[in-house]
Amino acid sequence: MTTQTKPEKAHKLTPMMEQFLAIKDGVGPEAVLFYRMGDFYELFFDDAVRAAAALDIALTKRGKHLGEPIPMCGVPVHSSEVYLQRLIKKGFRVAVCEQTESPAEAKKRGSKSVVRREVVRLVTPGTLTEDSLLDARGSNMIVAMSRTPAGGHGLAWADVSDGTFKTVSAPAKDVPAQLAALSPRELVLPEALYHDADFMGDLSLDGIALTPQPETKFDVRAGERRLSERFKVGGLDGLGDFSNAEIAAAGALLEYLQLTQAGAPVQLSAPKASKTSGYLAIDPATRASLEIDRTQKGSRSGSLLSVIDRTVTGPGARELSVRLNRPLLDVDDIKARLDAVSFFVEHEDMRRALRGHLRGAGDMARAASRLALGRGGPRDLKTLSETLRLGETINAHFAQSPDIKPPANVERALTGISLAQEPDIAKLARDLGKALLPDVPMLARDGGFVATGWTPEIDKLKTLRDDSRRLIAGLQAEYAKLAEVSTLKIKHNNVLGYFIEVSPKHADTMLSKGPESPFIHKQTLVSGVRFTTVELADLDSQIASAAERVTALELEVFNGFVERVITHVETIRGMAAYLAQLDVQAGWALWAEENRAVRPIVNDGPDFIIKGGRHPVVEDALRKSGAPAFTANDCALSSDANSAARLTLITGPNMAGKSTYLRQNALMFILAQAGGFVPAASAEIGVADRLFSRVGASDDLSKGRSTFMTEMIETAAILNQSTERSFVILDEIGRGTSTFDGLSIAWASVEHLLSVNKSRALFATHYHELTELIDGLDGAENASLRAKEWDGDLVFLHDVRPGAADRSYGVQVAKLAGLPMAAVERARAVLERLESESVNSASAPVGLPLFTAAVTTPPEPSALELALARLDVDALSPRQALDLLYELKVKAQEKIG
Ligand SMILES: Nc1ncnc2c1ncn2[C@@H]1O[C@H](COP(=O)(O)OP(=O)(O)OP(=O)(O)O)[C@@H](O)[C@H]1O
Repeated sequence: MTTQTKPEKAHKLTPMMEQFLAIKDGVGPEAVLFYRMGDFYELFFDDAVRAAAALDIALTKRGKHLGEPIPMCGVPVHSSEVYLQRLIKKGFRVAVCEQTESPAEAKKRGSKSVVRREVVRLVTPGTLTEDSLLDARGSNMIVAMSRTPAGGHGLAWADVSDGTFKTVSAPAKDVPAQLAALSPRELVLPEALYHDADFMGDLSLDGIALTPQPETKFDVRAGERRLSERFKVGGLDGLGDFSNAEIAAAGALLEYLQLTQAGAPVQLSAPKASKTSGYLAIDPATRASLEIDRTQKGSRSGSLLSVIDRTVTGPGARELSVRLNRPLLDVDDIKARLDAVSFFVEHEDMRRALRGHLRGAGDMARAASRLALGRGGPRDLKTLSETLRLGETINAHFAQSPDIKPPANVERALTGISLAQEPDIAKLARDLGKALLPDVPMLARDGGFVATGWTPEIDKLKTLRDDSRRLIAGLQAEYAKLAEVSTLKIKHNNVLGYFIEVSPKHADTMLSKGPESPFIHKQTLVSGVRFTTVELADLDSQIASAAERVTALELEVFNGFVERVITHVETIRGMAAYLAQLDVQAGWALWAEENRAVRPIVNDGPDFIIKGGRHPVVEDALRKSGAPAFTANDCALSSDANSAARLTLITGPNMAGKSTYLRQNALMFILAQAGGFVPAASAEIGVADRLFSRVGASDDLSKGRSTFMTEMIETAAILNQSTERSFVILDEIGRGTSTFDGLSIAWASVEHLLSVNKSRALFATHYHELTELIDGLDGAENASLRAKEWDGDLVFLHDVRPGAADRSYGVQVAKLAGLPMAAVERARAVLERLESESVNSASAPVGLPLFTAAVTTPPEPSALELALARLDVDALSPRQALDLLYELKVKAQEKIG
């Protein structure tokens, strides 16, 4: 497990270094060790070298090991979270090693004893809980994946920060889609899978930390035992219906999480099995191209999620992301969600009030998980206190309008957040409200968070402390008179406590007071001389011990509350989930209102009929840039090809809006099946089981695939898997190869989709030959996006019309893009010639193979090209080469005119 060099016997190690090496040995080379030394976490050897570079902090040296200086760097404990965050972001894992006894305790075991230390936690990207390390609006999923000998795959996922724990079984072909839907930060998997290049090649693993584990960790029996013990059930049947693959994955995940918590119990809800069949399947390529929760470049802003997100809480934003990533299939479930959004569209007052209240809600699930893990603080209690009581406030608001009957979905959430059925939690919320001060510190050990009136002893001690402070304030005047030094001051610092200070010129007066004097000398500094008195020392120690006792009592109060939170953690998580749902429903309603979105008619039928549909992200971008408004477009498809075509072929100039149109219709399915309103004038959507897209070509060099290969793999997946219930968008397939090949592939794909897959499909192409094919095929039709030439310039109309486009306007677009005029003019001339040749040519396979001609009949070489081709470059001297260059330039200029 480790590559740490073992010290040779001949070299004597310091006891501390010996301890460090032993701990580092246990941690292994994969994680850097934060070794606690007083107020710093120190890093040594390779860890120090790597971390110093990653954090851009100074690398120093300390002592020697095997004759070599030991590289070292350190980070202060109080700001360690910032450094942790940076390291985790850069893909590091960090083992945090704390001192588990005080130096005084260590001394008792012998003067040379080293303070005991233990690794208390392994921080990995998928196991974060700190607010500062987490994205408030994004989940932090860790996934474990297993493969059984029979070839079944199991996925188990958890969000340690809020306690989610779920599993699913999936056939190998669905694993990439499942994993992409979860978009985890970390993936735990058996070594065999990790080394299976074919399998791994299909997963999209960008930004995911991979954690291979030995096969034995995925043993089904061991997993079953582990899960039963942790969740205190006789057998797993009590928790749900899990496959062996799910048990193996869940067991391995639990074990790994336990390892990262250094043995402390993992605070997760009992696992729930979910069904793959319940969700709209979206493979990773489609997910990426539709930019659902992040853009292709990886940012949240510019994604579908960022544009429609009107939630006011972090948990609400996370819930919206889950819904968009896993849209539903069940029509009744979808309608139930839609009912809730409709309700908040219709009842604007309710929506506004609810959102107002939700603004005051904290991240209850994360706060409760942190407290349960022993990493919480008074602020987490405060979050619970305020957010739990919010449930009552919201219910009270709804109760004011008894005539308004919320739909079942909203009603369930309201009951869920009400404390009426939960007397223990209601009491907990009330008690927290009374016990905590309005402003509380982050850490319990800092004290100062228990309100007056909660613990009589704390109040008494505080009075004692305050009285003593008042007495001390009174003493200053008394001592000044007694010492006859009017500038005498009583001050305080952490080392001396309270003391009397006079300037050096008065020191003698004070010191010469004789045996009667109450002043006892303590310290002489350049700036002043310090004294104490018996009375002052007494008061000082009273204050100090009262403060110590108050802190201890406050900690007791804190721990008592933590115990109560742990007892109810499941219910608290449930309430947090209901609040998040309400936030999503109300937020979606607001977005719908702002964007004229409508409730879609969702059914199990074959139709997809959109009137006046818009692309929410492109529309948003146009609005922000002040560009002309988005042009809405209809779309009508039907898999039984009765009420509408099954497949529509879209042609039109470059930049006309073909890709936008394709994507906007795919997004309609996602939004509607996620249970939300859609940006259209009206929409009828027969639920899709899978979404497929082949949009835009990109290389996947990391997997050794060229652009064309990637495109063909994605097309193959579509033709092999798409069903009558699927929705397919294909953008310019076949573009990455020679025109005849490309056209043939596009042609065959259209036919296959129409007659074999029978999916609803939109197919954008520049192969105008295909438009003639479509005319002869049942169930298919042509549509096009228009553009007009105006004064030699191109104007895009962006509207979709029946029928094929007559031309591509590629040359005009090239002009728009800023190609040099000379090149544009030349292209125009070549195009004219090619078009006239093609019209006369009988050899073309069908119609007008616009680009075929371009490829197969290259234009005549120009004089310049001929001159260059004939040139023997090696025979030229540098001078001749330069002269030639001038000559060629003159010729070129003559030609351009
Ligand atoms: N319906 C629309 N209303 C207004 N503007 C639109 C519309 N559709 C697209 N656009 C604008 O046109 C730009 C180009 O759209 P899009 O990429 O969809 O064109 P395209 O036809 O697929 O082009 P190409 O063939 O070059 O890939 C968009 O970025 C957007 O600004």
